[in-house]
Amino acid sequence: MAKKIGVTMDVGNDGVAVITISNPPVNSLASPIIAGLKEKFRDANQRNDVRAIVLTGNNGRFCGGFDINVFQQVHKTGDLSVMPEVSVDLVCNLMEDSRKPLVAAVEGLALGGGLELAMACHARVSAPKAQLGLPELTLGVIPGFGGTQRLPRLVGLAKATDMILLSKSISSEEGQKLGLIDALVPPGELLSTSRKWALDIADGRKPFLRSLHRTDKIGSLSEARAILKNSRQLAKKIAPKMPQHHAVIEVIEEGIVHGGYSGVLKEAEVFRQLVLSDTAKGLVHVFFAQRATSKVPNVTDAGLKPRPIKKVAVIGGGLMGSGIATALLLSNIRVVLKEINPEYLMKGIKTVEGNIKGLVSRGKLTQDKAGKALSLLKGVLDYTEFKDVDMVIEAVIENIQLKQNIFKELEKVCPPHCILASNTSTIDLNVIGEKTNSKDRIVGAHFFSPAHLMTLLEIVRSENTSPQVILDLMAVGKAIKKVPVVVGNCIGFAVNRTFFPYTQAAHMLANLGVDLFRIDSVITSFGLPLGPFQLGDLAGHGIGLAVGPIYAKVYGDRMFRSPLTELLLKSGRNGKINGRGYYIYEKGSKPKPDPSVLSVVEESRKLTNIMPGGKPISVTDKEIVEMILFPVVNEACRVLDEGVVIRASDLDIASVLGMSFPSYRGGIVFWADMIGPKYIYERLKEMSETYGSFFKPSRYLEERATKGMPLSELKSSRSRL
Ligand SMILES: CCC/C=C/C(=O)SCCNC(=O)CCNC(=O)[C@H](O)C(C)(C)COP(=O)([O-])OP(=O)([O-])OC[C@H]1O[C@@H](n2cnc3c(N)ncnc32)[C@H](O)[C@@H]1OP(=O)([O-])[O-]
Repeated sequence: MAKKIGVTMDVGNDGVAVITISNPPVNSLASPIIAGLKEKFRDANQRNDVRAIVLTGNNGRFCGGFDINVFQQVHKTGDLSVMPEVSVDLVCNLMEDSRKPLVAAVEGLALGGGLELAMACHARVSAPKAQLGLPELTLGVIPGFGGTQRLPRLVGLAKATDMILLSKSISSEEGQKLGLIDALVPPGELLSTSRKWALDIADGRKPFLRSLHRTDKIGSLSEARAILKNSRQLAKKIAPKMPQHHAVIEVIEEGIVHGGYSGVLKEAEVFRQLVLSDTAKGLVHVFFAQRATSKVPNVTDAGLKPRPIKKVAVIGGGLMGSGIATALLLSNIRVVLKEINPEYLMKGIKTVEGNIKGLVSRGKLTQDKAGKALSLLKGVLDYTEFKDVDMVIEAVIENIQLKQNIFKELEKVCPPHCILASNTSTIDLNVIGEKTNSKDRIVGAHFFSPAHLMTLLEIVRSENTSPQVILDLMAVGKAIKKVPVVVGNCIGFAVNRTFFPYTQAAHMLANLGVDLFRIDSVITSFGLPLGPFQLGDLAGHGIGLAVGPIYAKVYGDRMFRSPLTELLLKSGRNGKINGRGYYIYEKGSKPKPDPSVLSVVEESRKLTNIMPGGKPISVTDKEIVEMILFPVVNEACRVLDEGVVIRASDLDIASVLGMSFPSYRGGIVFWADMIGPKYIYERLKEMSETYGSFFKPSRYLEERATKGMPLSELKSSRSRL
């Protein structure tokens, strides 16, 4: 069925014109909608039979904001002329300054440009539980339809800066308390109350308030300056590298000092600068890339429906298992947690309790919800409870034989519809399911640690996994607030495989004489939250040592064999787990670089003996970034070439959510394409000539570089999915 896009106007006998935005699914402000709004407001202002106006959205949603596709179009062409003139022309002149009263009838959501339109109305009536917010900063821009000026005037400066900087939505209930919403009514009464409100304004029974002209909530200049000082500190803390967070405060200040209209003009000017920034390009890409992950060919378009998953068994109560159990419980899914003895089981349950209590103490969960979640957990030592589970997630140690035996057993004790998932991060699914006859229901559910907090869920399918099972796991993933990304089966899957050269390259640099703490600091300045050495400390070096040989078996031709991890463990350093790694970990304080680890690094350098002429190499910070991250891009190319992901943007999302690659750089492939495959290829070639085959450019990268094609453009024939 064709989507009904447009703006309608119905004038009732009461003299109220109801203007309705219709652009499914979220009534975004696409160019025809904006043109339609202008036309209808002009019309309503001119018609003698219209005394007042109500603005609303179709299908229970007011408006999800400006059409983000237009930003993408601007990014592709660099042409700003496709951005319609809205802020002054429509919002100030035709709406706020209209002589006829205008009331917003809000339902579902009013976000970004949607809330900005509502704030230009002379009153706002809302249904309960509507989502209200200005999330533009998450897209690398600032509000551009006057939101930076009107929100502070409606809810007060401190609350407005908080909502804008943190892109935090509020409910219509909170909005009413703050003065953003004038009346809260049941959905069935939304239009009738809004009409009446508009007529009450027209007849002088209610005040005719223009948000931009209000000053009552702004306070004195000195009070405003004190609030903005705090906002600047907040921006510095939460988004030191984001230009939009700093720019928006300047724009708000302009309006405080020189008046709302000046603020609106400055907002438009700054918006136009920011929309072309690399940050906006990266973040807008991430917005669409994340949504694209829910489209899986032959799965989500196959006419299948996800089956209900009500009870899940988790095998293994270690860090991963208890984190997975926590995530399921928090979404009201019953969990059976299985361990091999009472001691381990108690430990697992305590970890789940600790996870949930942690959320309560950080104010992220109410005591009531915590109690409800924990009541859904049952610890067991045998398989009796498995007879009616809908899904099992195995999360035991990475031991092939152990996993094979577990899956063989599961086949016997679980009902035939039950999904058999493994949380393995490395082992081939075909190997795990080798001893079963249930290969179609075996799937990888690779969570990232801590599983109740990290949002990525890598769903790994083998060539035998059925589309129904993949769809079911995608639905569970969404229910537990994860972003599921479906990937193909290979050692390390998409994320760990792409990033295995990350640590290796860092080890090579350290062995070439570069200071390891400098490497970490350069990488964190680039935007990753942890440098490779601190990340190793966090994961525990034992893990690195255990999975190393598995990678070496298949990717041995491009591995740098570093003795550093082994030496580190020999010297009693296993990372954060035992308080010592490259850094020292003490309770209550930040990790401190440990200078005494340098003797271990020295020992490693002696063994590898790769420093040219025995002397440390000299590299710039830029070269460090390239030597660490270009090999990652190179492996990403192989992942793309082998069809491990459906589309390149899936790898972008996986890198952002699984490895915390900076979202404002758009993900690993997007970033590489911004730099250009040719440059990366040439640099890797130089590095491989100087430092060896670890850096040798892949065939895929070479091909893209020579043909001048972006890495993100896939050939469809190679897919493993
Ligand atoms: C000068 C300019 C000043 C103004 C700036 C702004 O307003 S900036 C904007 C400020 N606004 C925001 O930042 C809000 C951004 N949007 C959201 O946060 C969420 O989409 C939601 C909460 C509105 C709905 O969540 P949900 O889980 O129910 O659904 P979902 O997330 O899966 O989306 C469903 C489909 O709708 C699509 N789509 C959605 N919004 C837009 C849009 N604005 N545009 C275009 N498309 C949009 C989305 O791509 C997806 O398409 P697909 O893949 O099916 O083809």
